Amino acid sequence: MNIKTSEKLYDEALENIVGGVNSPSRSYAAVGGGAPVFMKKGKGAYFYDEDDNRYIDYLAAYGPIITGFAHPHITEAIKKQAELGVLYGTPTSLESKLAIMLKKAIPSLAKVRFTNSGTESVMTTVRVARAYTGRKKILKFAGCYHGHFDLVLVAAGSGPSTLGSPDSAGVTESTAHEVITVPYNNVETLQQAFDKWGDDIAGVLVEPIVGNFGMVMPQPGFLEAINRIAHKAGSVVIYDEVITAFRFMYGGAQNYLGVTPDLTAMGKIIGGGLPIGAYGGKKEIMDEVAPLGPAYQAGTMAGNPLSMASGIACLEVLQTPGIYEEMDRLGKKLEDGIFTINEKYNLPIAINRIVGAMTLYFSDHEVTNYDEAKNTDTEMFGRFFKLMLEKGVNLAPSKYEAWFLTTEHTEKDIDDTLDAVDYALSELAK
Ligand SMILES: Cc1ncc(COP(=O)(O)O)c(C=O)c1O
Ligand SMILES: N[C@H](C=O)CCC(=O)O
Repeated sequence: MNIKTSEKLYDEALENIVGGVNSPSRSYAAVGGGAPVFMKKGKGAYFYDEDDNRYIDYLAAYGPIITGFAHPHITEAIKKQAELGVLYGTPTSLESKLAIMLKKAIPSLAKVRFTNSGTESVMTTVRVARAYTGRKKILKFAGCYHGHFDLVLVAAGSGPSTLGSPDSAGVTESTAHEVITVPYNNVETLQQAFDKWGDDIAGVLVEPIVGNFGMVMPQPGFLEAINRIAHKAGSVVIYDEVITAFRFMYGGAQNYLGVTPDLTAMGKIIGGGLPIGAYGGKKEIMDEVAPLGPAYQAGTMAGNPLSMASGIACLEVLQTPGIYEEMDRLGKKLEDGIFTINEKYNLPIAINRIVGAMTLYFSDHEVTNYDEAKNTDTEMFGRFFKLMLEKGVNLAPSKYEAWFLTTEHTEKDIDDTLDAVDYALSELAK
């Protein structure tokens, strides 16, 4: 495959943009290095690089692009709003419209507030939980990624793990001391942490279904135990649904699993591909937020009309009957197909799939927590990634990320992807 233009553009980017990328996850450092492919356009389930190579895409821009690239309904909504002005710095009816859609879909959101990113949303839920409880400490789970503010860059998954810096430089020791980290899916250590620090813990922050050391389901009773233990100690339960909101169904992972948090942070899909974040939850907790309460959160770009219009249009598309069922059906076909192909090669493969999101680990054991994800074969994943790319299938360049299906993937795309998998596994088995 000729990627000469990408290589040239990468050299230029390296000169001008730190590391050549605007988010570390986009570098190919974790898959053996080299120039990342530079995309110039996308349509449906495909995008095209600067050398006109076509790829079936499963990156979905790390989750937001659930309706594929340049979906006509979303594109039209963005164009229409752009002609009316992209930013006013005043309230608009679009903000309430999207807020009402979120509240209807996720009943635990008594009130919401929009931000510009997942990071901002999670960061504010932490501040609000602290304001509400008058406590300092936050408990999080190893390998869960919650954005890039200081407090959560301790034992973070996704990009930080990929680059081998789970505890970022620049995060002070005093900040790190405010975070307690315990393993995901382990009630015993959670209880031990609460036995020791319960009176100081403002909130428990969790990805209800993990998306950042691969897709990992909570074991039965785990989220219920978080609620029980945290509430008994007077702590707030915060779900980070930045990846999971509207990923598995029209609603959050909380609807999918039938467990309810106090606060929820969102992002990605709810903006239809434009920058967005949102957080919300119980009225008495949300009323801590300025201008009603003392917890300050603001933003020049927050609730901007373009992201609101795009988010509304995206959720309208996601209301189409049967689309999550179709992503589930195609996801199962992909998962089953990989296992069937691997009967020829007998490589160590484990797959975690939830509806249209899955992770393939090179591992002979199931992955239920961060340590198990870390112990999967990094080098083999890196080679697999490159072989798939060579055959025109784009995955996230890290063993800790997910493959995301969109509403635009077809049966034929899955068949073509499985042909690429067959090629890649045959090469790995040599
Ligand atoms: C679960 C989770 N929380 C928070 C974030 C941060 O969101 P953003 O990148 O929009 O700041 C991400 C992804 O980046 C995420 O996957
Ligand atoms: N896994 C991260 C978020 O979900 C990747 C996005 C990024 O940080 O670039």
